[in-house]
Amino acid sequence: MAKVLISDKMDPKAAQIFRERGVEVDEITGKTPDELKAIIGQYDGLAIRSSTKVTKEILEAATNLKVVGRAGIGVDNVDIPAASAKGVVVMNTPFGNSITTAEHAIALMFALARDLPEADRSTQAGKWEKNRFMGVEVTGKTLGLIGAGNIGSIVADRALGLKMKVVAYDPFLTEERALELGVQKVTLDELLARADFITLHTPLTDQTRNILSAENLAKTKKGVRIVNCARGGLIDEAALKEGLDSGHIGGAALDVFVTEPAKESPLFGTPNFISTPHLGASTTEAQVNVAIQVAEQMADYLVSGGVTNALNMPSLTAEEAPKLKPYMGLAEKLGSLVGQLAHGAIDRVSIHMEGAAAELNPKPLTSAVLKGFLGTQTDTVNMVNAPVLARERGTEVREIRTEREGDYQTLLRVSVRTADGERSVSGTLFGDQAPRLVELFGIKVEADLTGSMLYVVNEDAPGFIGRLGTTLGEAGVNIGTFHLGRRQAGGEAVLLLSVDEPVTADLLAKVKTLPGVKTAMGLRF
Ligand SMILES: NC(=O)C1=CN([C@@H]2O[C@H](COP(=O)(O)OP(=O)(O)OC[C@H]3O[C@@H](n4cnc5c(N)ncnc54)[C@H](O)[C@@H]3O)[C@@H](O)[C@H]2O)C=CC1
Ligand SMILES: O=C(O)CCC(=O)C(=O)O
Repeated sequence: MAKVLISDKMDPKAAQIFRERGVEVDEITGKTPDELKAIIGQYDGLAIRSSTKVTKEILEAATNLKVVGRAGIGVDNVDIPAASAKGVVVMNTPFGNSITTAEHAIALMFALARDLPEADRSTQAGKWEKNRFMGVEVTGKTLGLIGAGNIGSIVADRALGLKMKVVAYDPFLTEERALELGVQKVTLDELLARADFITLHTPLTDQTRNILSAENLAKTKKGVRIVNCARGGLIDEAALKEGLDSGHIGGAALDVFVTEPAKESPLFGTPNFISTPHLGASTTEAQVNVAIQVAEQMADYLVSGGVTNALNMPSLTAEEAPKLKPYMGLAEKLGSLVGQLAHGAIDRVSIHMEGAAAELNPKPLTSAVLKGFLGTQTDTVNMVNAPVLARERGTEVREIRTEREGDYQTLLRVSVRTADGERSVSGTLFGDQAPRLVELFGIKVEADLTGSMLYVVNEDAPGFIGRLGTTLGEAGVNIGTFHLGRRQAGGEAVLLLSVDEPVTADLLAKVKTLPGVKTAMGLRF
């Protein structure tokens, strides 16, 4: 039975779903990194929000871990490259808290427009300072949206409903989408110059870090009010403080900080500054949504291999997973076969899917081919990191789908390009869903790719098979299965034998001395 640890406060629905799906679950929150390291080895899954930091050190101790599920959007608390290297799938719940976070941004915008927190403090202190608080309307004002993804789009929709004009800076926003959202796509400089309010909705990346730097803050309209419900680090906090102190910035509301929890900050106590403790996603509705979603996604993966919303692996529905499983076995074996047989640098791997195979989700098949292929070069490859490793090694990967059937109702062909040209191997699934090789470098040969195998290329001539059998017999090697193919009579022939013991260098040396042998190699599957 798979076992999951919920290490951050999460709606009880998450634990309930894990149990209903037959997954054992422990809820242990508030652990220090060392305490988490000490227990993480027991778990197959780790469900988190933003408090748990899934670092390389934690992942190293997580010897059984298969999946990290983030009940939320941002995964900057997870070392994704380290997780990928270990074959741990990282999932998030990209939509469950979007409305809630967008509403928080709008709430903070209003709070700034009418100085609500300070007005509340003053009134409850018995001051009744009616003349002190003079706000601004948002109607007719320009909202500058930095980042127009899921949350940014909802903010835009709500702002348009409030009769604001919305300008958006997002390099990945198309003109069509901007039109659909009813926003005007602008450059960052234009946004800074025009916006009365600015709200940020991007992840924290190398490109977005300090997107509101001192220099950019200086380009804003005097009196601009700024909201950040995305990530600390998008705004230069020291420059923001200066801007508020000088009066250039009319107000700022931060839900997120460079260092969290933000127990102290030079910004605290600054007039026109409002803060909340990373509450963007904190509504009952959002927390129920993300808890249900993360538990269902993680249980799907642990119980049936379905992959949804993974950041380091292609998606695979729970219905697709059983159908794809035998194909993935075939894909991995074919990848491994070309990896073992092809010589020299390979700059391209092509995966052809024909007939029924062409109707399947190609991404998991590609990952499986690459896992098999790269597994002949490194021990650290897995389904999760295989595409990344291939890219890092400069190997181009192509997927080609042909729906028409050839000789087989379903076929996978893996071709590799080396300095000597393109070479391919093909396989199919037989009735019992067993993976079977059907073509090797242009020669028709049927074989199960299992265990230890001996691969021999020889000149097709009478008596050769007998001599090979005698050599193996004399070496005490028992033949399990025997597969033979040839281009034409008297031409080049290929032999694939499964043998009960690993093929030793000694045996290969003997086979190579047989007349007519061109190549002899041991293979392992
Ligand atoms: N305060 C809170 O509790 C919460 C905060 N968040 C944060 O909000 C962020 C946004 O969430 P979503 O809208 O769901 O993400 P999303 O991925 O749907 O949208 C992000 C947008 O940022 C844009 N973007 C990327 N690089 C950019 C750049 N250099 N300049 C301008 N735009 C850029 C992308 O094109 C995309 O449209 C998340 O990354 C997360 O960190 C999310 C949920 C709750
Ligand atoms: O779980 C939370 O409260 C934080 C949510 C968040 O920041 C996110 O989903 O990116």
